[in-house]
Amino acid sequence: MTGRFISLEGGEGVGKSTQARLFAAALRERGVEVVETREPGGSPGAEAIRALLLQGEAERWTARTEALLFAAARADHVARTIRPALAADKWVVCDRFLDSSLAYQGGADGLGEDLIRALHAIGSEGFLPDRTLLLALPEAVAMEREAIRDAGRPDRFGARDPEYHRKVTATFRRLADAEPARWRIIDASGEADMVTPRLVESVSEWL
Ligand SMILES: Nc1ncnc2c1ncn2[C@@H]1O[C@H](COP(=O)(O)OP(=O)(O)OP(=O)(O)O)[C@@H](O)[C@H]1O
Ligand SMILES: Cc1cn([C@H]2C[C@H](O)[C@@H](COP(=O)(O)O)O2)c(=O)[nH]c1=O
Repeated sequence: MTGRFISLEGGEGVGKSTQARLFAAALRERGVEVVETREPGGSPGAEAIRALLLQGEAERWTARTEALLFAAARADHVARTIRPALAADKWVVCDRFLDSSLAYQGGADGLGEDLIRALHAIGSEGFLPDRTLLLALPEAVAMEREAIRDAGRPDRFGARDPEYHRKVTATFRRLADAEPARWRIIDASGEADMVTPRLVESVSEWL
């Protein structure tokens, strides 16, 4: 079976990590060999950069420094984990990828799409997923899930104000609308095991 690269995207608390796990399990049940991974992270070097990005004071990095760190982590992740898995005809299910940089650094931080794509061209030769699944959930539901999970201790990005996160969500929507061949918008409401079949359906042409 040909390898496929699928990314899951969306704002905080919409269920990406939960669905990445359940989606990978559902694909395995269908005989697909799956590598589950995430960003920032997914290779030893990129996981080290993840700690730099998510821990510490809110003002630890400028937006430009963060964009460079995400692009550097992604370059290592693509070279060491994603490309080798695809070359071995495995599927890669990735919790966030380039589109998170476009939404957070490009959109909410105001760096713009062109700058983020330029960094991605340098770091990862512009490498893109075959399909990107945008998990869509009303803001209030996502915030409630996130608050329960984080128990008052969000990371540097989760701690940003609601207006920042609204810009993230709006940018994801704009990206999805602009590139319908790659993106699918998935209703992420309801019990987790009711959401997973919607993800499977969105890649059914490859199964
Ligand atoms: N369908 C669901 N119904 C209820 N709770 C859910 C559902 N999916 C996930 N959760 C819970 O909501 C919280 C957030 O889910 P998860 O960590 O998967 O989201 P995420 O999109 O990866 O978030 P982030 O980007 O902030 O890391 C977790 O505590 C998870 O157990
Ligand atoms: C890949 C990527 C991530 N971010 C932000 C978004 C999240 O707040 C964190 C990652 O935390 P998660 O619990 O693993 O979702 O990092 C970003 O701003 N830009 C990116 O490219």
